[in-house]
Amino acid sequence: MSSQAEMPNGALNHHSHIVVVGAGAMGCYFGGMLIKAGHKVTFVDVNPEQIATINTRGIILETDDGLHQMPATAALAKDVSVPAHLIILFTKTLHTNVAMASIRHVITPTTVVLSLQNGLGSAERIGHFVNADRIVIGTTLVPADLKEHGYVVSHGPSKSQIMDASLKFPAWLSDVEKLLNKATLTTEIEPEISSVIWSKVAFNAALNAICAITGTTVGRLAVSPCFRELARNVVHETVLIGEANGVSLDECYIWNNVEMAINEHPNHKPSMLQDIEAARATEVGAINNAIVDAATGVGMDAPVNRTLGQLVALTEQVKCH
Ligand SMILES: NC(=O)C1=CN([C@@H]2O[C@H](COP(=O)(O)OP(=O)(O)OC[C@H]3O[C@@H](n4cnc5c(N)ncnc54)[C@H](OP(=O)(O)O)[C@@H]3O)[C@@H](O)[C@H]2O)C=CC1
Ligand SMILES: CC(C)(CO)C(=O)C(=O)O
Repeated sequence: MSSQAEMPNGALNHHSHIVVVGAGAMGCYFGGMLIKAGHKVTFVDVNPEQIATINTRGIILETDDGLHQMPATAALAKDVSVPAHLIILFTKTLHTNVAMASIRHVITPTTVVLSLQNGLGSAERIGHFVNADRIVIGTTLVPADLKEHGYVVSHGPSKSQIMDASLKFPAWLSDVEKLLNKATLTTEIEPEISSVIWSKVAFNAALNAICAITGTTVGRLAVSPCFRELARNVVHETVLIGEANGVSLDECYIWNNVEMAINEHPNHKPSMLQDIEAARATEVGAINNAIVDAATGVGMDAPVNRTLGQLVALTEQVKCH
């Protein structure tokens, strides 16, 4: 494996050591696609069974172009010793701090940390461990369902949008974009990243929360007009709050993404629903509740998001205890 010394200025290329932190649905999908494209990837997780299965069976991806199985390496954070050129963080947002602290020893001054986690506040959380000028934030519409440990199902079109958190557009940002696109993880650089993140949080605040509460997929809910009415109210309220926080948002664009998910990803279980089914805490704190906090910060209320946040909390309590 190449050492950091062989990568002047932290340039990212085919020899880079990529550490995927969080070997769940998204981590296995992105990491698996990168291995398939020839990259050296180490998966880090806290679940010993997940680690053992990945080490023995590799990563299995079930996608529109068939079934792919790739040998892979996974470990607990403490057992990874090779410095990371790129860390791709795919834990749930509520585990970001613990995960970043556990992997601190492989972070060098040139390590880039990429987060496509849902919700608000990722750059701030990662910023406790890495300078903003080495953090890449963004969003992804990739739908990933974990069927078994290391086995991910992902169908339908998708794309990711990224930008460095310091908004300086460094040269290596294009390396990250190229690296992902070469692995057919369709990605574009989007300088208006706050708009992108707020647009995605509006989308997740509607779809993820409603699916988690009702226990079903977008495809099944979309037959009811009241689903669209509720989802529209969530998106509208979130847009007003985002704009009051100085973020420019296009409600039609967000709604088109909701319609895209209804039509193209009907059977995907949004990640919040996957959490409820696995009796895990959800990301409602970084999604609906974070929108409520952003509203409070500018003297507004967010009754629709507040109610959905409460319903998700009740659902968690019923299913997870
Ligand atoms: N799934 C999807 O379709 C999409 C998800 N996202 C976002 O991507 C992020 C990841 O989601 P997803 O892949 O679904 O989540 P998963 O729950 O499937 O995977 C997260 C993984 O991280 C592990 N983990 C927990 N704590 C740590 C830690 N301290 N160090 C290392 N690993 C840890 C979890 O283990 P354990 O289960 O034992 O806690 C789990 O294996 C979320 O922010 C989500 O909102 C975005 C777009 C689509
Ligand atoms: C795949 C997508 C876009 C659908 O809600 C998502 O963000 C999630 O599952 O969390």
